[in-house]
Amino acid sequence: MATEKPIGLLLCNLGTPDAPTPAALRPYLAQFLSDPRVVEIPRLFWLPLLHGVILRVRPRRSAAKYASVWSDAGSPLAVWTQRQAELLGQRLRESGLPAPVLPAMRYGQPAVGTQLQALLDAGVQRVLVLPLYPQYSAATTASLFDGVADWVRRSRRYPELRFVNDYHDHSDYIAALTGSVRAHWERKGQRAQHLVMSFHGIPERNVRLGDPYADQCRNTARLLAQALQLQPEQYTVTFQSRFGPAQWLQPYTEPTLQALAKAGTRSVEVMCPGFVSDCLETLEEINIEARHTFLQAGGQAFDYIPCLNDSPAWIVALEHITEQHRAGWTTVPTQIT
Ligand SMILES: C=CC1=C(C)c2cc3[nH]c(cc4nc(cc5[nH]c(cc1n2)c(C)c5CCC(=O)O)C(CCC(=O)O)=C4C)c(C)c3C=C
Ligand SMILES: [Fe+2]
Ligand SMILES: [Fe+2]
Repeated sequence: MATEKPIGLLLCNLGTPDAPTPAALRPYLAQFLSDPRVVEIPRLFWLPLLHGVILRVRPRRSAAKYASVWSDAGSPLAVWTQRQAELLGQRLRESGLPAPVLPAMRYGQPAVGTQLQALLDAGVQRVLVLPLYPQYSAATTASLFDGVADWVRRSRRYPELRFVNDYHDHSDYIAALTGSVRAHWERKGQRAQHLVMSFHGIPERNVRLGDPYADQCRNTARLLAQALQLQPEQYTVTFQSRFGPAQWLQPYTEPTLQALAKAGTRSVEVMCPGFVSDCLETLEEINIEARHTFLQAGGQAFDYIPCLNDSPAWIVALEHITEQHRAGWTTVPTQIT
C-alpha cells in the first residue's frame, strides 16, 4: 500500500497593513483595491480613480481607524490569524494526525506564495487551502484561489492542492457561534432585547450575477437563530462596510441599529458571524462606530459579542473541517497484478 503523502495547511485571511500609518496603508489598499475580484469596475475607469483620488485620501482616514484598534502585538486580524494557525497545528498534533499549519494573507504579509513555498520546503506534498471565510464570495474566496494560482503559475514544482470553498452551514461552526452567544448570555445573566447579526456586505450586483454569498450569510443566520431558539422578531441580519456609491446588500447595519433605537429597542447584542477573527471591521466599525450610532439614537445598552478568535470550539471546528477534507484525499491503494 502506498504511504500517505505529507499534508500541510494554509490558513488564509484577507490581510492587513503592517502598521496603522498612511505609509503602510497605501501599498495595502493599492494591492487590495486593484484586485479585479474586489472592485468589478472596468480597469480603464477604476485605476485612474484609485490612484488619483482614493489612494490620496483613504490611507490617512483608514490609518486613524486602525490606530484605534491596534495592539502592542500588531493588527488584531494578523494576531488572531497567527494564533488560530498555532492552535490548529497543536490540535492536529494532539489528534495523532500532525500537519504543519501556516497562516497566510491574500494582501500583505505573510504572503500566500511565500507560505506555500515554505510548506513545500518543509517537505509537504499536499496542501489544503482553508480560507477563514465561512461564506463563499468571489471578492474573498475566489480571489484567494487566484492568489494561489498566481504562485502556481510562477512555480516549477507545486504540491497537490485542495481548496475549501465554504463552511457556512457546517454544524461545528454553527455550534461554536451558538456557544459564544450562550456564554455571553450567561456572563451577563440576561439577554438583550434584540440580536443583530452583521455580515460584511458586497455589491448587490455581484449577487445578481450569481454570487452565493448573500444566501450563505442568511442561511448561517437562520441556522444560528434556530440553534438559539430565537423567534424572527428577536433578531435581524444586516450588512456592513459598504464601499463606494453602489447599492450593497441590505439592510445596512448602522441605519438598522438607528431604526431599532428609534422604535424603542433599548438593548442590543451585535455579533459578526461572517468574521472568525476580530479585525478593523468588527472592533472599530461595529464596537466603536455602530455602538456610538445606536446610543446616539436613544439606545441604552450595546453589547458586542466577539468573533470566534481562539475559542476552543472554533479550533475543534477547524480541525473537523480539515479532517473531512483530508479524508477525501486518502490514497486508494492500487493493486498491480
Ligand atoms: C468577511 C468577508 C469580507 C468580504 C465579503 C469583503 C468584501 C469587500 N471588502 C471591500 C473593501 C474593504 N474591506 C476592508 C477591510 C476588510 N474586509 C474584510 C472582509 C471582507 N471583505 C476584512 C476581514 C477586513 C479587515 C482587514 C483588517 O485589516 O482588519 C477594507 C480596508 C479597510 C478600509 O480602508 O476600510 C476595504 C477597503 C470590498 C470593496 C469588498 C467587496 C466587493
Ligand atoms: Fe472588506
Ligand atoms: Fe469598514
